[in-house]
Amino acid sequence: MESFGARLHRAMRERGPLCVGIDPHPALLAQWGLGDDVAGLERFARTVVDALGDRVAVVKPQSAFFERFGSQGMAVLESTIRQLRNLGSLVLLDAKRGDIGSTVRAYASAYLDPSSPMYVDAVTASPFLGVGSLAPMFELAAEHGGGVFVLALTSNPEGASVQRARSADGRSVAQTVLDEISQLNAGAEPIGSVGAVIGATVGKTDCDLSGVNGPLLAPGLGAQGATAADLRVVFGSAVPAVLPAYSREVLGAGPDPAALRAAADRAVTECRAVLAMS
Ligand SMILES: O=C(O)c1cc(=O)[nH]c(=O)n1[C@@H]1O[C@H](COP(=O)(O)O)[C@@H](O)[C@H]1O
Repeated sequence: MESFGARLHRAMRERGPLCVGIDPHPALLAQWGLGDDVAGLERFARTVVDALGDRVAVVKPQSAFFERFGSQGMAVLESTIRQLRNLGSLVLLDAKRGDIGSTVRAYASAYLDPSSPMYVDAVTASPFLGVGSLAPMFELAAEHGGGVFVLALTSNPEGASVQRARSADGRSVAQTVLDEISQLNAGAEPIGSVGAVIGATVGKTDCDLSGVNGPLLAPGLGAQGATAADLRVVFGSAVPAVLPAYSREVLGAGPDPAALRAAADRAVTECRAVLAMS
């Protein structure tokens, strides 16, 4: 079974370093002339899948915008995941799940077990109940060639109060998360399957990223104010591992498929220029 890290490494080489989110905000549904209902949700998701599913390396559905429509919304999410996988993009479900280990096992089964209707290539997870609490996710991901992206320095301003706080040994909480990820990825080639999430908005991280050996998801570009140039400020010499993530900036160009593709192409071109400068 090829690891998620290896599959992502290849996808980023073939399709460019870009992750586009499917975030059906009510404002975006309205902007696209769609109702704030399941039919609008389905049309929105399908439009993004058809426009980008065969050309971007990773697509990142935001679970919350599907969950808000209950079981019908989840049915749309399941079919969106299937459609994306059929078109060859890697699916990273943004759910930021975290719980105690025995419960996390159920979350791991929901997203990382091939027999699940919501089986995805990777999922985001919150380490703030302890990175070790996510062990069932890491285990199931390793078993089935999946990936887990662990939050470290999130793009929201409130994150710093927790993530930059100092642990007993003087390291920031974010650094303790990154160091545990480094251990999980030790020795993996060409890159590990446990990623970290570091917002492109956070400025200097004061973190040592040199040992992570995993993909670095960088949300916060565009709508949250970060630019591709910020990637060098935030990631420094770690930029080759960066997977830039855009949602509203690209989705705002819709619903015309050609406009969506042009927006994605612009994003990947901008990011490639910066990442290649490493
Ligand atoms: O895990 C994420 O994707 C994520 C982490 C983070 O630190 N910040 C962040 O904005 N995100 C997600 O990225 C999406 C927002 O992207 P934009 O619309 O491009 O700002 C939302 O789905 C967020 O939940």
